[in-house]
Amino acid sequence: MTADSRPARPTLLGQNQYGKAENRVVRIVRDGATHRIKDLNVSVALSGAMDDVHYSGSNANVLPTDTTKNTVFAFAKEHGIESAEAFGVHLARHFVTSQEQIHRARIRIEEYGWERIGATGHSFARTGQETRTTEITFDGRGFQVISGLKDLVVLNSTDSEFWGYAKDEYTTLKETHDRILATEVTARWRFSWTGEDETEGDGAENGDAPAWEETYAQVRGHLLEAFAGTYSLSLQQTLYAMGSRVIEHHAGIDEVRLSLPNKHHFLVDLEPFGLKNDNEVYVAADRPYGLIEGTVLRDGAEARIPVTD
Ligand SMILES: O=c1[nH]c(=O)c2[nH]c(=O)[nH]c2[nH]1
Repeated sequence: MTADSRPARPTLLGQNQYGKAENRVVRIVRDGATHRIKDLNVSVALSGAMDDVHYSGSNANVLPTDTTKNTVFAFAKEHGIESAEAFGVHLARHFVTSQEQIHRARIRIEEYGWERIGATGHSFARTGQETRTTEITFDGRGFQVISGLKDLVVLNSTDSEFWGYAKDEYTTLKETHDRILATEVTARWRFSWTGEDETEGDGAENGDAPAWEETYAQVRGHLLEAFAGTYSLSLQQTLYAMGSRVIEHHAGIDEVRLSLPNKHHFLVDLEPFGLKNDNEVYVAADRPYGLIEGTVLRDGAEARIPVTD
């Protein structure tokens, strides 16, 4: 099929994908004087029969990235944004089912939160620094939905120890039985839902899909509860407790991957000033930092969340 257009070179096209990245779409829902806001950053990546455009420059199979951008904005109007996940599922299905040459669509979405301020019904302030994330992939048969969050900074001012570790001639770290434990949580969780058994084309999509909004709030809550409630002997132990808690409370989630930078807080030596530092004054170091990462799986489930990203 493509051999004709392939130049006579000792090279071969490998994995490729394309689409418009970082479409910043803000959707307002006006319910009388009370408005709701969805603020997303949507990135589309399509792949399929794209050999020709790379080998010969024929654009016959290329749905322009500009069109993918337009689709994001048109869908925001036509279908609304009930949740980032539902929006991504809709988009992914559209690209694969409407264009024969497109075999796979990956939609990545970041969602920025807003909370109401004042009594107007139309005034908002951006919430915290944390960002909600989701990635929807559709290959024409089933969906894979990996949702998550990033930039969620948390700190325990006690109930954290670190001792009993391996030591060699380069080890200078002092054992501690009371330290600050702080991290900036990046979490991703994979749903077992694939949408394969759902009925299509009747507008009643996602009948069997998880309650995306509710699940996000619950998972976030479990991550925070586990961080706060674990008496920690290492950040690794805390990581496992956080992932396990999510899986134990959500039958529809099979896998959780966490990336937890150890935001070190070092005790300051106040002796030169004749002062005793009784675990009260710390310097917050920004780098280097320990980086603790790991996947927690439901027993029997397969690891599918990419390790590198
Ligand atoms: O929770 C921790 N895990 C480590 O692996 C580690 N290594 C280190 O120097 N401090 C810490 N803290």
